[in-house]
Formats: sequence, structure tokens, C-alpha cells
Amino acid sequence: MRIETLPEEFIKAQPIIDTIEAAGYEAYYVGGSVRDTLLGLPIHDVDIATSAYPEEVKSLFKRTVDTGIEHGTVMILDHGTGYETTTFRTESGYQDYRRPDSVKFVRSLKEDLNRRDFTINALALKTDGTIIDYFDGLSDLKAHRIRAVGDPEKRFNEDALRMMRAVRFASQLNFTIDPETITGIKHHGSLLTKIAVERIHVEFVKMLLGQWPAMGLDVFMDTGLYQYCPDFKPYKDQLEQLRLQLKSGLSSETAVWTILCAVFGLSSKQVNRLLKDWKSANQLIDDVQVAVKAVKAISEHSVDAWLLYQTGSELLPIANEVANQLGESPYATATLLAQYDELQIHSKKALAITGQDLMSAGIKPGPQLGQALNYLERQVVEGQLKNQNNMLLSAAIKYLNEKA
Ligand SMILES: Nc1ccn([C@@H]2O[C@H](COP(=O)(O)OP(=O)(O)OP(=O)(O)O)[C@@H](O)[C@H]2O)c(=O)n1
Repeated sequence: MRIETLPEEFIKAQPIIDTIEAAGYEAYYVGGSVRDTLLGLPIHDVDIATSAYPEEVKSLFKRTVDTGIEHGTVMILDHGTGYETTTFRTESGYQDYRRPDSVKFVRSLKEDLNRRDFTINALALKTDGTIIDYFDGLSDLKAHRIRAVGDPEKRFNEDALRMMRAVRFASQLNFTIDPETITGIKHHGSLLTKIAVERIHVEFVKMLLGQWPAMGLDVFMDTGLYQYCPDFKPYKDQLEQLRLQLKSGLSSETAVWTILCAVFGLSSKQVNRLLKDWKSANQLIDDVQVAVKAVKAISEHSVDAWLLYQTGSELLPIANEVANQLGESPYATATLLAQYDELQIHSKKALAITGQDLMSAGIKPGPQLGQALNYLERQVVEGQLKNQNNMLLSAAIKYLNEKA
């Protein structure tokens, strides 16, 4: 098979391949960019595989970076773009189920394609548009099927993350997974516990960002893969519910974790624990804690000024998206944002009074000063007080007198 017109990303990279070939080696485009081109999807990174050994590649180009030289990968820099160029290799001895202990560089393209995860990812493309397909990847692409190259048991034993990649591709591409590959996942699901959580995290989120999340979730649940992800085991019923409810992919990582935590019914403390176990960034944890509260309020039709203020304009659309996915939002996002815009202030800094002003008026520094500012903030947000310095000052004095 031959692609008539190659996307411009490949045409831009052609001088790299030409240089390698002129030196007597083979070089091809490989991996996701070839798969996505054949599916008519936009491509991200152009990866090149070559028969030239890393030192040979480096000798051919002025500017290279050793991005993974022990695995044969050298990045070639050309007119501001980096091209990952990897020597054909075989892999052996995956003691940790994720990275090959030893790689052997080889000169044969077929051997290189043979070590890859799925047939749709084991296609090579020449600069003239010819596709090289040793493992029936083209018919799997046509049948919308994810199938391991060779023996699925061996493939997942080598790299257990591939099971998560399979469910992620199913969600992104609307593909089914070949029955033998499914059996391989069923047999090897527990190996996922040997994989760094951060890597599972990336694939899991990509699965729920995919356009057809139920395609991946079906396999994730039916094969029992979910049990080997941190803390998911007790939430089987909720995950099952989610797979039926999700109509389309979510828009962001924050939305992914918000919907999970909302469906699991987690408190802020539990959100923190779950997301820490999934090795999440602190900012994500903070955002999800806020967004989950907002989803609850939206679902219960109890959105008020204070909730809008605390949630903020970035998280409101996410919380409303999640509530919509769960079929429970009576609000349009634009309405929530318009109500948010109408608030007198959008941060504590915007209060027309400072701690310094309160101290100048004789209020002593200490906890009561902070309490007074918190009181004013809430009153202004809720529209009980106008955001004017003299009004806020007298309200603070009254508040502290009543408290005393
Ligand atoms: N665990 C893995 C990861 C990658 N690959 C191979 O390396 C290629 C590039 O991997 P990567 O860039 O991670 O994924 P892509 O398939 O390119 O997909 P995407 O860019 O959408 O993540 C894959 O196509 C596949 O041939 C593999 O065999 N096993």
C-alpha cells in the first residue's frame, strides 16, 4: 500500500531520512504518526527508526541530543524541530515489566517492528509513501481492532503498561480489542502493580479524555484491570455506573478526577488520599477538591454566591461539565459564569479594606483580625455589604464588638 500525499510533518522530516539513506543505512517513519496518518488523524511527533547505530546517526548530523542513547534513541535537531531517531532493536529481559534490561541493536526493520506492542503501531512508512506491514496492521486498522504483535502474553509480560495503552487506544480510536489480546490482559492484569503509578496515571487519564471513553472502560472493567489501579477495587459499582453514564470524553485531567471522585462520593480528605496514591500534583488535588464540592452543589441546585466565588471561573465550567455528564446539571455554563462575573469581588485582595486599615482603626493584630477579614469577604461576596472602605470598617468593628 502507498500513501499518495504525505502530511507536511513527514515532508519536513524527509531531509533527515535522505541523509541517513545517503550514508547507506535504512530509515523509516514509525509508530503513532504512521498509524494516525492512515486513520486521517492529525499527527503529533514524527518518530524515525533506522538501521544506523546511535554513534553512526550522530556522526551524520551537526546537532543531536542523547535523549535515550542506551535504548538507541538520539534526537536530531533540524530547523527548530527535534526528531527522535531510534536504532532498530530487539529487547530482552524485562525484569521490572516495564523497561527492557538490555536492548540489542539490529539491522533488520522486521525485527524492530516485531518488538512493538500492537500491529497498528508496527507499521513503517517510507518517504515515497510506501507502507511496510509485516504483521497485518493495515487489516487491523481497517477492522478498527487493537491486536498485539505476536503472542499477547509475551507482549504484556515484557511491558505491563501496554495493557493500559490498549484500553487507551480503544477510547481514543473507537477500536475494539482482539479476543486473544483481551485474554492476555485478563491473565496479566496483576502485573500492573509493578508499574510506576505515574505512568498508569497518564494512560488512565488519556483513556477518559478519549472521544469514546466507554470503549476503553468496557475492557478496563471486564478484564478486571481496574482492580490493579490504586484504590479502585472498592469502587467497582461506581466505575460500572460511570461506564454507562459517560457520553463523551472529558475535557481535562481535572474533569477526569472530578467525575471519579464525585461518582465515588469522596470527601475532601478522601479525594486527597486517592489523588496522592495516584501521585498527582498538589494543584490538581486542590482543584479537584473544590470542583467536587461544586458538582454536588450544581447537582443539588444549590449554587449560591459563596460557592461560585470559591469555585472560580476556571473550575466552574469543569464542575458543570461533570454534572452534565452525570445528567444532573440544571445550569448552562454561561449562566454560572455570568453569575460569577456579577460578584462584587473575585478574590480577597479585591476587598476595599486591608488588615493595615483595621489596625490603623485600633483593632489589634491577632486571630480576630483575620476572622474579621474573613467575615467581610463573605459578606461582600454574598452581597450583604457594599465593597466600600468606610462601610467595611464599621461592619468589622460591629462584628468584633458583638463577638467580644
Ligand atoms: N509500551 C510501549 C510503548 C511504545 N511502543 C512502540 O513505540 C511507538 C511509540 O510510542 P509512543 O510515542 O509512546 O506512542 P504512540 O504509539 O506514538 O502513540 P501516542 O503518540 O498517541 O501516545 C509505539 O507506536 C509502539 O510501536 C511499544 O511497543 N510499547
